[in-house]
Amino acid sequence: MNPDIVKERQNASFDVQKLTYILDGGPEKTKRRREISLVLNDPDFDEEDPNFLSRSERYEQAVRKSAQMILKLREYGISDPAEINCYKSVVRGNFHESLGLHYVMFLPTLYSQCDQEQSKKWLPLATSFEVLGTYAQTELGHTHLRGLETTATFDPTTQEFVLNSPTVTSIKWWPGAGKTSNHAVVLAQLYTRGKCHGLHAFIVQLRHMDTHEPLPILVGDIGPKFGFSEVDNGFLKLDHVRIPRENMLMKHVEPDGRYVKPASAKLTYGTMVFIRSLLVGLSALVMAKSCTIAIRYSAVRHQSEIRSEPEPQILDYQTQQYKLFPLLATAYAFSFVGQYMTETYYRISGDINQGDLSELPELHAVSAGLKAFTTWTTNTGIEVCRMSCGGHGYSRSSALPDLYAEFTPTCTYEGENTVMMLQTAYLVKSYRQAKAGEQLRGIMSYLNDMEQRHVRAHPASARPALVDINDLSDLVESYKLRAALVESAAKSIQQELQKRRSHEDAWNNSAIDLVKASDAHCHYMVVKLFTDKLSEIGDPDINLVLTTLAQLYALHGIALNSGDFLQAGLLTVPQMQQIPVRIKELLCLIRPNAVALVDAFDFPDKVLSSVLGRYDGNVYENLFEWARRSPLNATEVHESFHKYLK
Ligand SMILES: CCCCCCCCCC/C=C\CCCC(=O)SCCNC(=O)CCNC(=O)[C@H](O)C(C)(C)COP(=O)(O)OP(=O)(O)OC[C@H]1O[C@@H](n2cnc3c(N)ncnc32)[C@H](O)[C@@H]1OP(=O)(O)O
Ligand SMILES: Cc1cc2nc3c(=O)[nH]c(=O)nc-3n(C[C@H](O)[C@H](O)[C@H](O)COP(=O)(O)OP(=O)(O)OC[C@H]3O[C@@H](n4cnc5c(N)ncnc54)[C@H](O)[C@@H]3O)c2cc1C
Repeated sequence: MNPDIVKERQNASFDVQKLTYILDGGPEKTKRRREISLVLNDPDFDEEDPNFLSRSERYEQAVRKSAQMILKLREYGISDPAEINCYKSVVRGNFHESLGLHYVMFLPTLYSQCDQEQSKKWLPLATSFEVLGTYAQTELGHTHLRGLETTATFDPTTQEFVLNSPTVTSIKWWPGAGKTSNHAVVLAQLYTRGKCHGLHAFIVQLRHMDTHEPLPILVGDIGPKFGFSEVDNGFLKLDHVRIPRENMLMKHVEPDGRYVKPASAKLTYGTMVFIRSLLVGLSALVMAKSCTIAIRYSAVRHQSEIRSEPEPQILDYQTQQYKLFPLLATAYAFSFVGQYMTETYYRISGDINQGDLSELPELHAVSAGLKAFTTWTTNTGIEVCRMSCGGHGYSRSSALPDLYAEFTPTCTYEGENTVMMLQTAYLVKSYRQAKAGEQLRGIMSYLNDMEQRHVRAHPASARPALVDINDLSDLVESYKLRAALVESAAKSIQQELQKRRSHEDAWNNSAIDLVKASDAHCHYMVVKLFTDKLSEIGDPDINLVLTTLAQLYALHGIALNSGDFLQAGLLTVPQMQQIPVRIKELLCLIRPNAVALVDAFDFPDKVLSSVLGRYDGNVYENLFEWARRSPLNATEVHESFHKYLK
């Protein structure tokens, strides 16, 4: 064990194990997660570092691992969805798998949209993996749902739907598992009796069940990408492909072609809401991994000098702390927000299953906004962590390049982030309702007292300062008032309308304000949820260290967005000047606990897969060892010498 890292652990002021329990949701859950993690010792999961393999080898290795995972899940009798998720995220490490979409989109779509008869037919096939599914929605030319071109036309004479991609732009593009899957949930515009009824989901068989040969359908892999090398993102062109009427999910077409309206057309989009909710938790996980790597490495790396003494640990440099500790605070904040998002998703979808759709718009808005907010922040954060590791952060052995390449598409898939932030219609609607005197409930209730607060551009000197920067509840309050930026967005729309612009143009001309309002709303939610969580934590040592992190998270956010807070008169200029001073104090308070705080995330070394983030801190000898395994070192003289240089 590296002596620096040993010393760091001795300095901790709290019980790391107890903090792990809080993050997992209780000691039982930690115990179970650790039991599941023992699978990492299984030699069947031994594999070559994917960084040393070609794309085709990576795909093959990933498929082998996926198949092994399925067999082991059966062998160990793991069937609880949360446990399957935990098991898979342990085994998968930092990479995705081509069968991932079967689990996260195909199966959930079947569970939520099959009727009884369909469940009886499809679920046994899909849960036994005879049917391997993908989710084919996006097209070469479009992702906007109303703009999708693939059609499903009902033919009452044969009781079939005819699926067709009429143009190049209508070819399905990006769905994972182009080579792996034999079925797809295809999203297509439904036509019956000559009328279009919008987007609906259909189960389409793509390949022969025994030979895996494609049916008369063009299907394949779209080629190498920025990352996702294990995943065969695919294309799919349907040329008048016929499927039985029973393959339409939720069965909205009667045998005579009559269309039966669903309770809400948006239920078809349910799987996206599910994944967006999951991505909040994934952001927390990846932020936590990146911080673990960068902070452990910074504790063992020594460089240059502060005083004329031996080289200090780079974690002692104030600038290094300023790079990493706000991200550490973010990882904790997002962990609690991830827990909230999962609970909220299951609570509201439970109500939806009982026929109560009243909270569906809020679930959509919150999951879309928090997905965008947390993935954007994490995306930037991983890169900061990588750079904070200097040159070694650029080596694939650090895992940080892979974490970035695998994570960055979360800002794009399941709804491009700007587009998701623009789903703020809900915020603007709520604002208008509150302004009309309606009492809002839940997370939007802060808009109720807007009329009294009138948060908008004012000279700071004209307002009393509301905030004690050392008081977390005051900071939450000021984020809440800043979130009232939605007022500016609503006003911008109003002004545009007054210029006789159409509603659509008024919306587009206010889009920057709308995205800002959405961002401020999400930021408020994160600060509030982090602060609320503190009241549940009884252990005084842990409460103290997490309060320090929450303060850092809140103040750092204010420093980054100081213009908003000053403009709204929520803080005075002298207070704004105090914030960097307080931030520096908080960095010093966090410093002795930094390694313990990342240890509490409890990532086994095999899950981190990072030489820099090793628990024992023995970085250098293992970097050397890793490099020697590079395929270029397989021979002392590379064949290129004989071919070209000699
Ligand atoms: C630790 C956990 C690990 C978990 C790991 C998970 C990792 C996953 C790895 C998998 C890898 C990759 C998977 C990627 C899969 C995909 O990307 S699938 C494709 C996803 N595509 C999209 O997301 C498309 C984005 N676009 C849209 O959703 C819509 O076009 C958009 C919402 C932008 C607009 O919707 P439209 O219906 O076309 O248009 P509008 O008329 O504007 O909307 C009408 C009203 O409906 C409301 N709405 C929209 N969506 C929903 C919804 N989902 N639920 C409820 N309500 C919705 C919208 O707000 C409008 O409301 P209003 O009329 O204003 O009241
Ligand atoms: C790794 C990966 C895996 C994927 N897996 C799947 C899958 O399994 N199944 C599937 O169906 N799809 C999948 N996708 C596709 C993914 O869902 C889409 O790429 C995503 O929804 C974004 O759509 P787009 O690519 O059309 O981007 P675009 O919408 O074309 O975005 C391009 C730019 O235009 C801007 N823009 C677009 N519309 C607006 C607007 N209304 N207002 C303001 N700005 C706008 C965006 O902000 C962005 O800057 C995957 C994508 C990736 C990268």
